[in-house]
Formats: sequence, C-alpha cells, structure tokens
Amino acid sequence: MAPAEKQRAGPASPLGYGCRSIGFNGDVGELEYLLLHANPAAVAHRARTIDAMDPSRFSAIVNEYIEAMKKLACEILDLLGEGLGLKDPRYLSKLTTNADSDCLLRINHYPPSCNIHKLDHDDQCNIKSLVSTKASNGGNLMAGGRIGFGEHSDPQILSLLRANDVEGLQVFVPDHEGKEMWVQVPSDPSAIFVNVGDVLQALTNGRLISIRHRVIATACRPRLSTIYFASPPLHARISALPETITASSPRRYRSFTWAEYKTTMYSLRLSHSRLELFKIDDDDSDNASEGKA
Ligand SMILES: O=C(O)CCC(=O)C(=O)O
Ligand SMILES: [Fe+2]
Repeated sequence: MAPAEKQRAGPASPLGYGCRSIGFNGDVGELEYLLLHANPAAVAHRARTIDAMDPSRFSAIVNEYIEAMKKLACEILDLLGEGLGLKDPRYLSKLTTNADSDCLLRINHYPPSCNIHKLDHDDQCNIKSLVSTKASNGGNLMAGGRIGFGEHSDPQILSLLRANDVEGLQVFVPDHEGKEMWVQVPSDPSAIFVNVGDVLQALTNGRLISIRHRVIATACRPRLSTIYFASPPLHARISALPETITASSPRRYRSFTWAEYKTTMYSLRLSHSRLELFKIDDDDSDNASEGKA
C-alpha cells in the first residue's frame, strides 16, 4: 500500500494510522501502526478508509481476531479472579466486556533495521527517509539497535501480544540491586504474550505488576505485532479490590476513573511511570485502607 493511501487512515489521534509518532508528546519509534477501538462499529468505520473497494474483508478478519482475543482475555482474567480469591471471580473480565469497554487493537509494523536504504519506499510510509535522517545524527539509536517502541508499561488491564518470528521485544526485570536489566523475549509466532497493565496493578493493589517493555529493532526482517488491550469503560472507577487489601498491604493507590488515567497518560511521555502519580503516601495509607472506593 502506498504511503498516501495509508495516510488516509491517519494521522493517529491517537486512533488511526500512525507513522513514527507515538502519542502527543514527542515520542517516536521506528514503526508504523494502526490503532483501533476493538468494536465492530469502529472497525467498520476505519475499514472504509483502509479498503474502500471491499471494507467488509478488513472488518471480518479484524473482528474475528478481536473476538478470539476478547475470549482469551476473559479466560485469563477469570483465572486471575479465582486465584486472587475475589468474591466475584468474574469482576475483572466483566470490566473488559462491558458494552462501553474501551478495548483497543494495535497492529505494529517495524521495518527491517539493516539495509534500510534498500527498502521499497512505497512500502514504508516514508520511514526510510526519516530513519536515515535520525540515524545519521545518532538520534533514536540505543542498545545496539533502533528504538522501535520506547520503554513503557501498558496502561490498560491486560495486553495480549502476538508477533511474527522476528525478535525485538524486551522486558525490564530489575536485578537484586534494582539495576536495569533488559531481557530479550524470544520470538514465537505460536505464542501469545500476556502483559499486566497499570490498571490491573492498581486493581490488585500491586499484587500483579505492570511490566515495562520496549521494542529494539535489530533484525533484517520486518517485525509485525498485534496487541489486544483489554480495558475498562471510561467511566469505570478503578480502586484496589477489597480482597487485595490487608493490614500488611494497605491501599496503595487512590481511586481514579479510567478516563482520568487516560487523560494523565496522554499528557505524559511514553516512558513515564504514571501509576506512581496515583500512589497514596505512606502517611495516608492507614486512612485509605479504611476508605471505600
Ligand atoms: O510491538 C511490540 O512487540 C510491542 C509494542 C507495544 O508494547 C505496544 O504497542 O504497547
Ligand atoms: Fe506495550
């Protein structure tokens, strides 16, 4: 597809087709992507700009994928609900299947990071020229590769990621001294990678941790990934589930709505540890553990 055709589905605001620019605060990565609301009406709307000749083809494939991911996310969340001993073990999954849930689907394409000059221009949404400019002045290069998607935690409840057989995803695992340790996730096209999001960390009062991750593009082949973000409705109030609050583990975060969290997220850089802003000071935690959501 030619760059001009792709641009018809953009610019990402934040939904739609985006090229290099991530969010509204100057974050860039060597990728192009499509970000969609994971519901049939939104997919159908976007399909009309993506495949004007036969929009139902795009819609059918994307909706089928979304349905499968939604089901899987629910199964995982129900198991977590049981494991956490929730009075309503389906509480978490119900947040993501509510008619107003704000679930998203993201499709990322990272161009090969070697032989970048040999790429077919039409195939790369102008990434070629932008990458060359950046690389020549040393920008956006790190850790032996180019930043495909900068370090961040996913803000939602759960992310289900599938990718082709090209590596690039790394997760942050602090070592015993809390020093930075980025671990390469081996590629496996038959696997689905499950990430806990910030909201699930808040709901479980920090029992489950939203892992920081990034994509470093080092491969000579394109990386393709698809991520389903299981999310609550905008109006949903997020506060630690009572079953996760104990005397030794008092409420850690003040309650917030998903809309409030999203607004905060969009006002910050991608790498910001935004959940920290909702943390209750130790001095306040006694009161907070008694307070209701
Ligand atoms: O493309 C990937 O492998 C990961 C991208 C990612 O972390 C995201 O879109 O949130
Ligand atoms: Fe992510």
